[in-house]
Amino acid sequence: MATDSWAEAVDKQEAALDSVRLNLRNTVHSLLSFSWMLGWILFSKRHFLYLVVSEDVGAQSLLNKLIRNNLVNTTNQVEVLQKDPNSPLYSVKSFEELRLKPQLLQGVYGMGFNRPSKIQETALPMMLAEPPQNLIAQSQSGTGKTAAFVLAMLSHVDPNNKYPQCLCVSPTYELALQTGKVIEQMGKYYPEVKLVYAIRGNKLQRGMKLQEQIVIGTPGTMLDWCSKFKFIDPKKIKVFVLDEADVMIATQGHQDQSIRIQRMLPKNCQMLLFSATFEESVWNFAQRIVPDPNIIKLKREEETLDTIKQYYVLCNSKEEKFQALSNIYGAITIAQAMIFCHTRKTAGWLAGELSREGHQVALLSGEMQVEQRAAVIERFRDGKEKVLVTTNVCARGIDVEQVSVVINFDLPIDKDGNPDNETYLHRIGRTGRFGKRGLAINMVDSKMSMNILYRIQEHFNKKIEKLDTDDLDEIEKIAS
Ligand SMILES: Nc1ncnc2c1ncn2[C@@H]1O[C@H](COP(=O)(O)OP(=O)(O)OP(=O)(O)O)[C@@H](O)[C@H]1O
Repeated sequence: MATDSWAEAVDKQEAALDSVRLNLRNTVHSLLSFSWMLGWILFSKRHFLYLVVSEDVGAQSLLNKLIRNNLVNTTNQVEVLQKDPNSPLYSVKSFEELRLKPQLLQGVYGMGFNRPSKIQETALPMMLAEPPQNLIAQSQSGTGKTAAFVLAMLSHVDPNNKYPQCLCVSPTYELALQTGKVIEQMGKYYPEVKLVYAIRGNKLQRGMKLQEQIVIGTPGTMLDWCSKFKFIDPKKIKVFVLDEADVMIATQGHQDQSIRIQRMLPKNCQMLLFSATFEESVWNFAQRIVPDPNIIKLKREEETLDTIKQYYVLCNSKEEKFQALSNIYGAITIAQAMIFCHTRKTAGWLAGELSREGHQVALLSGEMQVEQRAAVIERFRDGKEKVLVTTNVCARGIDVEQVSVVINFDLPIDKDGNPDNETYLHRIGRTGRFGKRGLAINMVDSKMSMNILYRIQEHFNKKIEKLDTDDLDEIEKIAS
């Protein structure tokens, strides 16, 4: 996705001090690392920015997970590259075909899964095969990767053996907890299998040996537990999962720590790696972690503007834009809307104005901690708030499929002031034939933004109709 670095710069200037304070708090949990970090900032500003950015990638991934409550549908075919091209390729259309333990099948159905997702159809037979097969799988967030490897881990452990048999590393503490939740849900009817979190803050007594069969955590703590503290005997591990590889490599040190863990595992340990994207750096890392891999890739469904009705509203100021918005809200029923602003200052102002008018507004803002942002998204997803006001920087990468009305209070532009077409498409686009009809309203308040709008229109070759928000009848028509 294009980098809205100009807005990012504006926001950074607006709250540079805040940002330093909060990013420190978010990223560094102990006093020790706090002082290390402080030294690091003084040492290299460039590295500090890198760390802030990498933390954002992890946050984005978490927020995406939270905003979604079901599977992303896709019509694209899975591409498979087998380690041994002569071995038959199995794919399943039902969970029964996998001959899962009854407790696990019950867990799967208990989660409301009726049939395997596209990626699960091919990945599950490979992961559950005997002898175990290694796998690198890439598909966009929400396509069922986590559920797949959780099922594989639960299938492979022997609950009679009271020691760790599966390790799963996640790039952040929050992502590890999310995966843990899935293990708990899916293993609900298999209580003999126990789980423990290798995350900072989970302090164990020196000399102890873990009895839990599955360990999930972040690479640093996992490595310490395997090598320094020896809570885990890496030689007894049967399955090693590396989740969110693209997020993992964005954080300094995680890559090396993951490789060091992998090197301690036995040769016959099954290695599984998952990623939402697959740039070259991810691919290079994946190959170092997973020897002789089978590879599964699922292309992302193309977004289109075909099912979207697009309008623009002419205004002279932000106050007029707000008035236009009020008129729209007065005329049509909007179940849930997402409103994008260029800076967090405008977003804050707009959220205030809307809530003064009695709207239930959620504000997603850059200075919030990840947990706060997650809570806002969860409330919005659960329908507790009807309007989500955000900046692009904050919402970058977040999929908002279920929101049918998107309002660009400010049009997306890049750092040079050119239209950011990619962001426009991602904000309002819908995927293929699964896309519901959507409505996009663009607020235009200057000659410059009119010009941006024309260029967006030209780029997509799709007309953006003018809407007169003083004419109630006209507004009502757009909802029909
Ligand atoms: N076979 C299935 N049938 C129905 N729902 C499913 C199935 N598999 C997974 N889901 C649900 O779909 C959503 C996305 O699945 P999952 O989290 O496994 O995807 P993912 O590819 O790992 O995404 P992310 O990278 O964001 O973690 C979850 O709510 C999950 O419970």
